[in-house]
Amino acid sequence: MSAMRVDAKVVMLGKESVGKTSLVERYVHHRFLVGPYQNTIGAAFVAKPIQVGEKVITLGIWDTAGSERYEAMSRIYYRGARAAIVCYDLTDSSSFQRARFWVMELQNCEEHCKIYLCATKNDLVEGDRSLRQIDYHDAQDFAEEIGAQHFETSSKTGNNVDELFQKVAEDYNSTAFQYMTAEETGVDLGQKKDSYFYSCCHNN
Ligand SMILES: Nc1nc2c(ncn2[C@@H]2O[C@H](COP(=O)(O)OP(=O)(O)OP(=O)(O)O)[C@@H](O)[C@H]2O)c(=O)[nH]1
Repeated sequence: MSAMRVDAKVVMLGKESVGKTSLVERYVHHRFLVGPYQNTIGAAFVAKPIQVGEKVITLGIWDTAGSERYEAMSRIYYRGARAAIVCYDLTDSSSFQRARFWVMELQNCEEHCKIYLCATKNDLVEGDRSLRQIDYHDAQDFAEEIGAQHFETSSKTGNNVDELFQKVAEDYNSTAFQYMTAEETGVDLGQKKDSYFYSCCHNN
């Protein structure tokens, strides 16, 4: 069985319930799942080919569990990552503190990992500005301080989600990092050449 080559490992990090899985669902499946929230257990993986100019870049996206219970496991998933999408929920100030924690971790442990600061649930604050707990300019200042791109997104409406992943792929393409193989990511994608493989572990 031939394995699909994964060009860049991308890891999703952030407090539980910030909306990491929803971002991946929106980007890969173009949908927003409604219904009871199911927390991720361990991590889920999806590979997604993206057109960048004349090239196709395949992102291998690891969606980690945000619960602090799985913190040690999340460290395994950011190892060797070329990009980290560090998420915080615009309606939850504690999630911004957690994002700062992950940024420090990455700065200390993964110096080649490019950081993207991603605000989630933008639709909620658009609907009711009083729900906003993180000022846009404060987050932007933090992003500039750490040299990160900053996106405000909504998985519900799709706002800025494609733009975020496109930017990750474009940045990867414009740098000279070594290609990683599927074997290096620990995942064999078999014959699924133009699609994705999504192994998701939810608690029910
Ligand atoms: N209104 C709104 N709700 C969202 C959005 N993104 C996620 N949610 C909701 O937030 C809850 C948590 O979303 P998840 O995507 O499961 O969060 P997660 O960060 O993957 O959570 P863990 O797996 O526990 O780490 C769910 O009820 C989602 O429906 C969004 O853009 N807008």
